[in-house]
Amino acid sequence: MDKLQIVGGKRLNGDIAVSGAKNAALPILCAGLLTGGDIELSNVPRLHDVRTILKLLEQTGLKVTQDDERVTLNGANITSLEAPYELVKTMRASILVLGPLLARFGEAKVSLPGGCAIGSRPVDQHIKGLRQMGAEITIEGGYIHAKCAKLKGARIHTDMITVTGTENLLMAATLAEGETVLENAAREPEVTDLANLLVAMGAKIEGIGTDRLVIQGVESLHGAKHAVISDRIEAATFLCAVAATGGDIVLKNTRTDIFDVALDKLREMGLQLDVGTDTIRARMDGRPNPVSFRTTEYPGFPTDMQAQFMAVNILANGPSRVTETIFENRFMHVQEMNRLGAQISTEGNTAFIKGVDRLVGAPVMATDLRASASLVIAGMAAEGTTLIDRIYHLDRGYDRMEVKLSAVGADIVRIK
Ligand SMILES: CC(=O)N[C@H]1[C@@H](OP(=O)(O)OP(=O)(O)OC[C@H]2O[C@@H](n3ccc(=O)[nH]c3=O)[C@H](O)[C@@H]2O)O[C@H](CO)[C@@H](O)[C@@H]1O
Ligand SMILES: C=C(OP(=O)(O)O)C(=O)O
Repeated sequence: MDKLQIVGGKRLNGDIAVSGAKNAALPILCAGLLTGGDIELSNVPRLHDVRTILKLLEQTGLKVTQDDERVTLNGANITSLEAPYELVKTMRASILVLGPLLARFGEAKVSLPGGCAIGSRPVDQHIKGLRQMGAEITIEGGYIHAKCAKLKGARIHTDMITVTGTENLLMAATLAEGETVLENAAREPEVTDLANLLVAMGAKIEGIGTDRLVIQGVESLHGAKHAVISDRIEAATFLCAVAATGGDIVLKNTRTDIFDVALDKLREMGLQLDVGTDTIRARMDGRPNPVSFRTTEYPGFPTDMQAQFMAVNILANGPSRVTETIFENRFMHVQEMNRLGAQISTEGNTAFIKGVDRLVGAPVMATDLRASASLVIAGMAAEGTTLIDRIYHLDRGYDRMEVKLSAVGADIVRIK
């Protein structure tokens, strides 16, 4: 199992190119199932999760042609409507094939995703919405089996805001008969990116970017070209890294209009930001200021940035408080950070961080994707050597993070 070895205390200097967003690429690749036309995608990140979804899609008969960050999909010859347990168990986002397969072929059999380290993560809202559109759904032997000759438009109000739930129902609605209204829809930029691709494929969607999506179903969709939106979580991770270590970096291929809350919090931490349209220069000297926040749905503070900001807070010149409201178990990094000398205590869904003036490297264990990224940041700020085990979590969602960070001065190597 690969590990990362980091020798901390190095300032960061130089340019980093941000990759395409994992959370946009995954639903967008599944949208390839909605048409027999060619979907030509660029800026697709080179991630383990992308390889997993492509493997799953190829298994359905979807033709995949890949040239680095360019991927072309063709769904003219789909032969299987099943997402097997072996693939779904490694990546929950596999549930995103359910809506497209059911809408286009009238049937889908998808392994029920289990919970994961950060929470139980049920998919009841995906199922509820598809049932409202007329699908007959049974759950047996660990599989969701959905059938419906033709989905029918419906007014669907999800109990809570769900990102992949909105994406699944949105994709299903594009080929349903009549009008679907998705109330309480997720407004994350990755949902908007998917909606923009669907419109390019011929879908009729109003309210893109709002919490009320109105979709007029069409008979069929056609091929399209699309560039996947830049990854705001990866970008914020690098900005947290420079806030923790100090230095001067420029992020390229980024989108600066989609993460205002995070940028404001980084400024509050003392990071000097020069924001262009697709670049961000970030400079930091001295200890960060503490920032308190609670995670909420977009446009609030993203849960996927919580751990990385905590890695900066642990070194801040004062106390802070972080409340996680989206997932019930997303503080797995706390104990690992405390092993490096951080002083964090938790009470329910709130973490209280004291702020220390030094961390000391130690062996730590990555428990989930963003926890892994936060330990990389903490390790880069710690004195001495930190060894991070189980970094397969990191590879799910970051494109060669250690290569990008060592190119700007970090001392970080992958040990096979
Ligand atoms: C591939 C992808 O895009 N993953 C993102 C997506 O995950 P994902 O789409 O799985 O997260 P959701 O937005 O669905 O989850 C939000 C909350 O709703 C609950 N819930 C959700 C659906 C449902 O049917 N029933 C239910 O109870 C979840 O357990 C969670 O507590 O959004 C999360 C919240 O921004 C991010 O952390 C993930 O990185
Ligand atoms: C939780 C995440 O992803 P996923 O929904 O794929 O588990 C994430 O990207 O931080």
